Amino acid sequence: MILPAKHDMKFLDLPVVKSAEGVVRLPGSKSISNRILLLAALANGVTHIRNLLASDDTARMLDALQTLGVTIVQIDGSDYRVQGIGGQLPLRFPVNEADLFLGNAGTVFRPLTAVLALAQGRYRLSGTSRMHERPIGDLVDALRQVGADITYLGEEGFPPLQIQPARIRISAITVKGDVSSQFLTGLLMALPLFVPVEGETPAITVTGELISRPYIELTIALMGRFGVHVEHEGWRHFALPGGQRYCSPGEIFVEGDASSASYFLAAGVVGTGPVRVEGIGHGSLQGDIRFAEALEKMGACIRRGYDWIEAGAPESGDLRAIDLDCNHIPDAAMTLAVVALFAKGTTTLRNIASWRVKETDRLAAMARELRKFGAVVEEGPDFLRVTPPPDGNLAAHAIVDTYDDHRMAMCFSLASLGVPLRINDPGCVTKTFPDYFEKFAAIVRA
Ligand SMILES: O=C(O)C1=C[C@@H](OP(=O)(O)O)[C@@H](O)[C@H](O)C1
Ligand SMILES: C=C(OP(=O)(O)O)C(=O)O
Repeated sequence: MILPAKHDMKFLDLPVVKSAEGVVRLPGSKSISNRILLLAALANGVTHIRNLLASDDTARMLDALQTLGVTIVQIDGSDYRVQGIGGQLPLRFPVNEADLFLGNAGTVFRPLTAVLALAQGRYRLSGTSRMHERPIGDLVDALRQVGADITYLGEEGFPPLQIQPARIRISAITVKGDVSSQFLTGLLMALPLFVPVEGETPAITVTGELISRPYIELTIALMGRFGVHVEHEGWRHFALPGGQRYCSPGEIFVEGDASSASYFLAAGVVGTGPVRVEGIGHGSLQGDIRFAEALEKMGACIRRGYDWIEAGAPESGDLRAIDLDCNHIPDAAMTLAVVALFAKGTTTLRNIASWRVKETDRLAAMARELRKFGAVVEEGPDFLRVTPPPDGNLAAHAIVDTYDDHRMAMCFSLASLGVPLRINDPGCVTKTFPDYFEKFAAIVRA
């Protein structure tokens, strides 16, 4: 019996479990929830959002928008009604001076910085101490090109930030794409907020590699649902022709979280299965849906429908190690690192340098914790190589540190399909999945 993780629990002891089987209804996607909340706030009209994720990251977006004077009403459970402020340009929120605490939510901090830089108010944006170590300089540099008045209140290049009213002009914006795609997401979401100027089209050019591209596809797809169509050439040059504005789609449903799905799918593969997740499938917008393909490469049995995915152990019985470029699935790739403990051979996850600037330095943290299970781990600047212990005998009773990183806690719960372990600070899962351990307990069998 696994006890649910309460916010203040110091640790959670997970007994060894033999198998995982069952059906999990996924919580709403974090990336979609926060994008839709912001788009609904900026749109003309009322948006009824269904299946919004309830978690710390979405609470930060809800709080921030309400502090800015946006009317948001919780109708029932995960259903919300947002009264958009769209209409006049330049953009003005009802509250033009505020201190906003944005936690450690990248999907709140980066897009809100871009939008508020154009909003003609005085705003101070801060977050957790870790958020103040996560870079934002590339986004601030890009916004300064259009005249935004942004000051670093701490270290240059990092939050907290002070934003002041400024004369914003339309000009071609250049942004670096190799640290976080959230900078480009923020700029794209802000494009319809430029006051139209005859003959000028707001446009963005990305320099350097564009990482985590599926999140840009998600941004563009959701902007489309709010009536704004971004043109792009080769994922380098993005433009918004014709003075388009956001307008509410009326009602919008948040599909299940594909990154959260990865833990259950992996449990199905490591623990005989099948485990079915409901809420994502063929029709999904999220890039992390492709995690299932990585499991297939390892030999897993995967079945998919429009709104579900099911995962089971390989027919041969053995999971194969893989060598994979994971740039397109940066969050779900962490789950692969723990699945690698159960595979035959050495698994290499490549092109994941962005792990270093997320909730923690995930490359260092993952390497350190995997070694506690007896794995041989090589931590490169942008890759991780994991070789399980000989004969697959994982070290029992490891005490896993989670570094205030929800994904560290969720990933390592999978190790209980081999050995008993302790997870420190399990409550950190509230960032995206408050009842994760209850859902995990419901599918595992002793
Ligand atoms: O835009 C988004 O919703 C996200 C983009 C990704 O970040 P990076 O672009 O920094 O890789 C991802 O890791 C994060 O959890 C959510
Ligand atoms: C990187 C993550 O979050 P954020 O939106 O804060 O970047 C994550 O959820 O794994």
